[in-house]
Amino acid sequence: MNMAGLPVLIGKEDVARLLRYKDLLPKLEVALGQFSKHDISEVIQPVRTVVPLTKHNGFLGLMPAYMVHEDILCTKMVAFYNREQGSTLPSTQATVLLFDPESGCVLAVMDGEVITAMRTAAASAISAKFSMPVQSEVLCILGSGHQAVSHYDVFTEAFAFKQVRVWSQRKESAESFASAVQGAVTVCSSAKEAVEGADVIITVTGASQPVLFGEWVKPGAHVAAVGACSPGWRELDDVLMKKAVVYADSREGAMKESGDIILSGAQVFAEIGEVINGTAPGHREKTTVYKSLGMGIQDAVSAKLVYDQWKSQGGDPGVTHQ
Ligand SMILES: NC(=O)C1=CN([C@@H]2O[C@H](COP(=O)(O)OP(=O)(O)OC[C@H]3O[C@@H](n4cnc5c(N)ncnc54)[C@H](O)[C@@H]3O)[C@@H](O)[C@H]2O)C=CC1
Ligand SMILES: O=C([O-])C1=[NH+]CCC1
Repeated sequence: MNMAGLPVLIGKEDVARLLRYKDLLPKLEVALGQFSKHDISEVIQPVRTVVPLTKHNGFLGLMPAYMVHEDILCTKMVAFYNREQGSTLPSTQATVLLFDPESGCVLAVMDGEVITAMRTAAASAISAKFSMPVQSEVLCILGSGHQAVSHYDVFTEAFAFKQVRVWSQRKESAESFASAVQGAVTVCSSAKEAVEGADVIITVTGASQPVLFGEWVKPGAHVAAVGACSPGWRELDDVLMKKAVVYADSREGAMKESGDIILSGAQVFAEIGEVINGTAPGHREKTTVYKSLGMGIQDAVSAKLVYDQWKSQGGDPGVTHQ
């Protein structure tokens, strides 16, 4: 909040400057562990309320969360769509509100695009930390949009892969992705070519039908499945869902929102937070799928980091930030 008593506005460039994986990863890991204790004296986060935008092939998700000990109260509003190929409209748009939990007033209104990209990728990296094969050399990314970039950034920052492969529906998009990111990327002509032999596979597509098939996946590989966040949408086929040990960020969220889980009939073995807490094993030796749907606590932790950084860097109490 600024001196005029108004919420500060923190725009996309400032969020990107203020939020760093080195701060986010440890905080997020603690928060995921806290969430999976399912103790409402620590974390309150209902499964998001989703308003279908059937006319536009999308949804509006409302994602409140309260982290009691840290006293972080936050909500994100995120609209997400299954876009036609060639559409120039964004597939995800988000705004995050950070509150003062005592008074209920809004401290900050932030761009949610960068937060959504970074916290989702950071959570996937945490899933990989606990369940990817010990010797993981080849990273494969299916999709080449916003989440592909954030996943590339955090996975190459946190781990030492020898090769990164990318496949996208349109080869030109995969080529643009490869030239935009920092390190070397092999652009593959088919998803199968990108997947075969990979140790870690990330699916970050707007697909509503499977793009990743179990018969291509090397036994023991880890899959971070980020797209298809609706009960009718798929990214992974039944073969993969049935042969893998399936983890989720939130079991309740996955049972309500994940087409890959609901339509395949696969069981969620554990939440990633249970693995962090040591109450469930991270099966590195088996084929594993981490089904990410996205959670309010991930946004809350990120928004608090952004706001604290904004304040520590002087902010500008008299002016709102765009
Ligand atoms: N689990 C989570 O917490 C979150 C999940 N998401 C989901 O992640 C996915 C990717 O998000 P963004 O990177 O922001 O989207 P984006 O629009 O920037 O990129 C989407 C990518 O998917 C590709 N694609 C679209 N339709 C496809 C199809 N039918 N088959 C194969 N590839 C296809 C596009 O070519 C593009 O490379 C979306 O499904 C989005 O809803 C987004 C935010 C958070
Ligand atoms: O958690 C999130 O922000 C989203 N999950 C699916 C699309 C957006």
